[in-house]
Amino acid sequence: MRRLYVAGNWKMNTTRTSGVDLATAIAAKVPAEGCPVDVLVAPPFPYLTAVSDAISGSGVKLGAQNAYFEASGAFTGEVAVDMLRDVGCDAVILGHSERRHVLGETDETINRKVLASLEGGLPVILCIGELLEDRKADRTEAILDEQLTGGLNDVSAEQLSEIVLAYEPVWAIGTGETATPEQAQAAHAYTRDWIRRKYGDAPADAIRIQYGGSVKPNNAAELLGQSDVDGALVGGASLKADSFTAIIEAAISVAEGA
Ligand SMILES: O=C[C@H](O)COP(=O)(O)O
Repeated sequence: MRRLYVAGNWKMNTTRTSGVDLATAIAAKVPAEGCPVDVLVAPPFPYLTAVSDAISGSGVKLGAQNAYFEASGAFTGEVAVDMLRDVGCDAVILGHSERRHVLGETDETINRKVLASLEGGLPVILCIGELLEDRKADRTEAILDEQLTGGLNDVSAEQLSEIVLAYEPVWAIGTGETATPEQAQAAHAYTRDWIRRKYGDAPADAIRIQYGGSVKPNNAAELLGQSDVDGALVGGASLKADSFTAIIEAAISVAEGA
């Protein structure tokens, strides 16, 4: 079984103080050694350093929510991969649906960010997922094809080992409407098959695919119990220590029961 990976995407939430308190509470539940699942928190850029300090000595990893593809220069408002590494980031989330659909990122831009992150030594969580209108029009697989083809363009099999995919049906994000375990499993299996066709068996069997979209303590275990669901990318429920640690505990139970 692949090692489960639970990530909390804080989006544009928390203050410095509440973020540090949240990170401290999560870190208390995730020891540096011996935790059977991977855990990451991705705070807003201004709080990365404070959160890094708060999780220091624990097993919690630090993530960024975006990165730019250029290394330095006149790119007002952007943040380079090296800067993220410099403040202790272990990974970066790229291609999130809010970056695609609210902030206008294209597969081409996302791919440039993926390549820059991998070349800069920063592992990537690459998000993919269809809109409700795509699902209703039976275009879920076509959208996954398009986003995987675009996002992974020029990514080698070796580089793929530094990528985690996150399937996030946009209609389930922040809506309280979760994909059923069967819907999640079907999309994850399709995604893994896509990886198998492009990269072969070993990369397909190894790559982890998180599910995101209204993951909560009461649905986490069932989603994580699906054979191709290897973790969760959690938004709203990652903002409360109780709910996020309950999701981590659900993942630990699934891992230990496997
Ligand atoms: O990155 C996280 C996802 O957008 C899921 O957010 P959510 O758990 O609030 O639905």
